[in-house]
Amino acid sequence: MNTYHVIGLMSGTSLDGVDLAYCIFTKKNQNWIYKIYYTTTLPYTFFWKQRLNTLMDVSAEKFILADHQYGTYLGEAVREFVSKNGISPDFIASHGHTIFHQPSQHISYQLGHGAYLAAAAGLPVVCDFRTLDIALGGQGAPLVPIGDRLLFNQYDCCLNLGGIANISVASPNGRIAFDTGACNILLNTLVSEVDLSYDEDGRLARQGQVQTDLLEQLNQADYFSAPPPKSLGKEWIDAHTLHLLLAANCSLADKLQTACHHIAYHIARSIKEVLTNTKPYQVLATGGGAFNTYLVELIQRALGNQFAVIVPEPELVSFKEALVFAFLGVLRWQQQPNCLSSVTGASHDNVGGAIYWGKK
Ligand SMILES: Nc1ncnc2c1ncn2[C@@H]1O[C@H](COP(=O)(O)OP(=O)(O)OP(=O)(O)O)[C@@H](O)[C@H]1O
Ligand SMILES: CC(=O)N[C@H]1[C@@H]2OC[C@@H](O2)[C@@H](O)[C@@H]1O[C@H](C)C(=O)O
Repeated sequence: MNTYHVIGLMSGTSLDGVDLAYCIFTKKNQNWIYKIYYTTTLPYTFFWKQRLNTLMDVSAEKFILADHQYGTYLGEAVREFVSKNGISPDFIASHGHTIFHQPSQHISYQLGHGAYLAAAAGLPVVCDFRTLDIALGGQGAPLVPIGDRLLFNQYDCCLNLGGIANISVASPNGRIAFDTGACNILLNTLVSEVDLSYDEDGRLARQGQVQTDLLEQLNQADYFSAPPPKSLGKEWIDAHTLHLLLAANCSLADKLQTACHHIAYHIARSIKEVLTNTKPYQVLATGGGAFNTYLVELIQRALGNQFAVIVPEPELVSFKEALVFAFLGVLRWQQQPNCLSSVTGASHDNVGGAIYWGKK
């Protein structure tokens, strides 16, 4: 089979909602061509946002129940999306929602059980993309880089400005990609104090002043100077970054401005560490943070003129991860590697993902 009709499902660490993207992938002359047909984001209700945010502290029984119920919730969302758009996907590829990510402890768990999702949607499901890579000694993240290689190779660097930021770059030793630090998780948590879900276009951040002591404290963690492979979980961000920002004695605007400088500094430093020639470079910026014009300005300023930060059309900004997870599903279906060991540090490239057959 050379053409696949797939729904990609992604729930990212910003906790804004579930992204659904119906995509068609065709392989022509060894190259993959993608097209995104229908997309939607289902914003989380207060119930699911609270539940997803507190699941790390509940009993095993409650956790398992939430895993099944969230799988059903995703499956029902797919069923509605399918009927509204009159489409017939071959399968669903679901990332789920990361609750724990501590690869050094061999832990990474994405909520949204594939069996319940498949049962509710009535379609086959590919899910659990990270566990095999972790079992093979890898970070289990980031996984989007294989999509960057096969679908977005025209860019020198792909920058994801999600709840966590990461970069992905082709190098002579294979693709290098890693999380550079927290991103929207910080900004969203700070503005939740004033009942906002995010700082639109970075307007509040723009009004603040950088707090240099706070910035230095934020930049101190060993993670930033550690070599890849490396990846972050929300647990680490809560313990190493967020608590410093929350406890700081300055205005909300100052905290936001300082956080934006912290984010931009580590992104620019990381990109410059891997792209070291003197030629001009193109950086594709996606993830909701690419709508934060203030943050993008800071990143461009920190990178300098040699780098052009390109923000593509809004659909790609918002749905690139859902698109690429749909593509990881295609590779899994074909039994082709979808996790790159040059990125994750696993013992070898691997074919990640479990399949549940929800069709009659
Ligand atoms: N206009 C805007 N101005 C500022 N920030 C924005 C804007 N639009 C979206 N965002 C930010 O983008 C976030 C959503 O981004 P995205 O969906 O890429 O996150 P995610 O899926 O959780 O990412 P990841 O999985 O990579 O952690 C919002 O929560 C908000 O912080
Ligand atoms: C464990 C986990 O869910 N990690 C996410 C998270 O969100 C951004 C960053 O941290 C990245 O490493 C990863 O997601 C993307 C989709 C990835 O695996 O490429």
